[in-house]
Amino acid sequence: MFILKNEIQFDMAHYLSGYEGKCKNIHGHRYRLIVKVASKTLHEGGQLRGMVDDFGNIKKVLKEIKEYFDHKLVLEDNEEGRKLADKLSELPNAFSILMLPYRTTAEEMSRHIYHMIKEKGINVREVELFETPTNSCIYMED
Ligand SMILES: Nc1nc2c(c(=O)[nH]1)N=C([C@H](O)[C@H](O)COP(=O)(O)OP(=O)(O)OP(=O)(O)O)CN2
Ligand SMILES: [Zn+2]
Repeated sequence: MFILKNEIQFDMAHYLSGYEGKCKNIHGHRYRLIVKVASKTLHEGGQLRGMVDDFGNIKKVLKEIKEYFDHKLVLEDNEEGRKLADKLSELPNAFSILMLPYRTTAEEMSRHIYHMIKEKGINVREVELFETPTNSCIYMED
């Protein structure tokens, strides 16, 4: 089995809707995303000969993931999140807000990112998303 590993980091603000504790406040993280791409075999011909995939192809997809989340305020698309987004849109600052249909835990985000990568045709095996230097979630499927 061959496993390629690649990593990106991005900054994102969020809060956990319905959470009691300090994470109910808007706060930010420097997220660290580690992606593993696996294959039992290597390409036998052409540009990808001797490779699982081109590191460049993986890096291109991870760059898109970074751009999707980086420096955004990410809100859950529920009543509370929509109210906050409406309030912020009254201000002259053009805040970059991303509305997502889930609570932005490391678990939900890692599953979302896994599927974003898969949809781009990368044979992703697992993603590990660090929300803090010591807390991470690994998501994989059978
Ligand atoms: N299972 C999960 N638990 C928590 C998540 C999560 O995504 N999945 N997220 C949070 C918060 O977003 C929070 O920012 C991180 O929590 P915490 O462990 O408190 O992180 P800190 O490193 O800031 O903790 P310190 O005690 O201040 O060092 C909460 N839980
Ligand atoms: Zn948090």
